[in-house]
Amino acid sequence: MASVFGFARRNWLIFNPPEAPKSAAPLRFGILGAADIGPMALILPAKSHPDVVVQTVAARDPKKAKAYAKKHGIPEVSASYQDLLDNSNIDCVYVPLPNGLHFEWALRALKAGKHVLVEKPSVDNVTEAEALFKNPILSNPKAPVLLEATHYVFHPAWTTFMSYVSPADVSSAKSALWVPAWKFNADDIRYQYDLGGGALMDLGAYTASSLSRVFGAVAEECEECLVQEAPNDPRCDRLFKARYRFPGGRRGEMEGDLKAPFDRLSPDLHVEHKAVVVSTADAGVEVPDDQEVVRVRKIKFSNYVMPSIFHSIHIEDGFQTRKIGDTSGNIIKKWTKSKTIKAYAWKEAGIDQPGEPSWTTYRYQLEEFVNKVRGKEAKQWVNSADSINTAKMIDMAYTAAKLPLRPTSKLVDSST
Ligand SMILES: NC(=O)C1=CN([C@@H]2O[C@H](COP(=O)(O)OP(=O)(O)OC[C@H]3O[C@@H](n4cnc5c(N)ncnc54)[C@H](OP(=O)(O)O)[C@@H]3O)[C@@H](O)[C@H]2O)C=CC1
Ligand SMILES: O=C1OC[C@@H](O)[C@H](O)[C@H]1O
Repeated sequence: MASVFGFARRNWLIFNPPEAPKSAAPLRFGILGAADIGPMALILPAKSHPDVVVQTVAARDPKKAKAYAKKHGIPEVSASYQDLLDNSNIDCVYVPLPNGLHFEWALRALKAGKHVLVEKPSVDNVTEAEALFKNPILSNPKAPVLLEATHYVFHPAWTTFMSYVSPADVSSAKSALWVPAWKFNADDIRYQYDLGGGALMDLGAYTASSLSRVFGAVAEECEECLVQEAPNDPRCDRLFKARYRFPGGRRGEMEGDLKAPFDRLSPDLHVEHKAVVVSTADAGVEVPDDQEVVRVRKIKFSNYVMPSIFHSIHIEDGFQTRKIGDTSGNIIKKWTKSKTIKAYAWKEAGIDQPGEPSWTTYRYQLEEFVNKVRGKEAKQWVNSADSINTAKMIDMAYTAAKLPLRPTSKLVDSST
């Protein structure tokens, strides 16, 4: 009953966050594009952040920008994307444009001296990733902040999950993410090659980044990637199933579907570890001096992408005792211990950081983005190497699927 009440309260507050009184000189954000994701990813989270004001929005059609601003309580409208970047009152720019425009507008914003929160996937391919994330503009000591909005990483549930993962010992992992069939029309940006469309771009940005994080490495190769074509463009995938080889011959799999049936809607991440010798304290048992305890850990993280709505982290530890060093398979005793945990706020993770159970992944992300901009430590982050690795994994999968990489911006050549 308590958890039903908690679920209802949390989800109500997600859409009705308390309004925080603003600081004397809050960071002023501008949004490029009247995008659907804007309210969830920035406008609602900004309400409860004392140091953030969403000041302006620009759309290709100023009438659309005006209607969006009115609907979401944004005080100003910019005449164009460039006009927004030229506005010296704006400190930070959020880029929720189609993927194929991320590189261009993130770079333009950085060059205008703005801090940039760019939607996932940050770019169309590795060439763009290298040109953006290794751009000399970012090595300046007073460089603006650039963050790819890999929001799930910022939630306490992710940190809690990772505290049970030992990346060097992960033997296999599978990350899956589905979107219900009704959600996107055939003309959606996700199905347009020239705009950086494709399920690997849209959903793969999550599945690929989560695999890199649990293995603690980028894949060496995508061994196989099966795809189904998007409605109107055979260069765009609507569904993918990819298998990667990670360092040490370990296997990572991912799948995503932009038109999934109703019974497959929870994004799940499964991780298996190789057998490792653990201390008797870790195993919670005493064993004779000539014996050791071996553990095989399996974890299932349900709803890892949107954990604020609901999530669960199920940990199953299989233990065996054996004579020290005996790898012949002679088991003296075996048993299993399992538990299911959750963490909606840092307190539940035993960590002292700001947060509320109703904070979404996007709100936690905004907290750390602002910390970085203000020169404070960000405890969770997505760095340049992380973003480049995600682009590498997506490119590898397109190559294995025999689909073209998403197009490179013409501005790459003149980007430095
Ligand atoms: N973090 C998350 O949970 C989510 C992230 N996303 C990401 O956010 C981005 C936007 O997605 P979403 O909000 O669903 O998309 P929308 O189609 O709603 O928004 C895209 C915006 O891009 C602008 N735009 C500029 N040029 C074009 C063009 N040629 N064709 C179409 N639109 C154009 C439009 O702005 P204008 O108003 O100027 O016309 C539009 O508002 C994507 O990168 C996506 O991956 C999406 C959903 C969830
Ligand atoms: O980022 C996203 O997350 C949720 C999905 O519904 C959506 O396709 C995607 O863009």
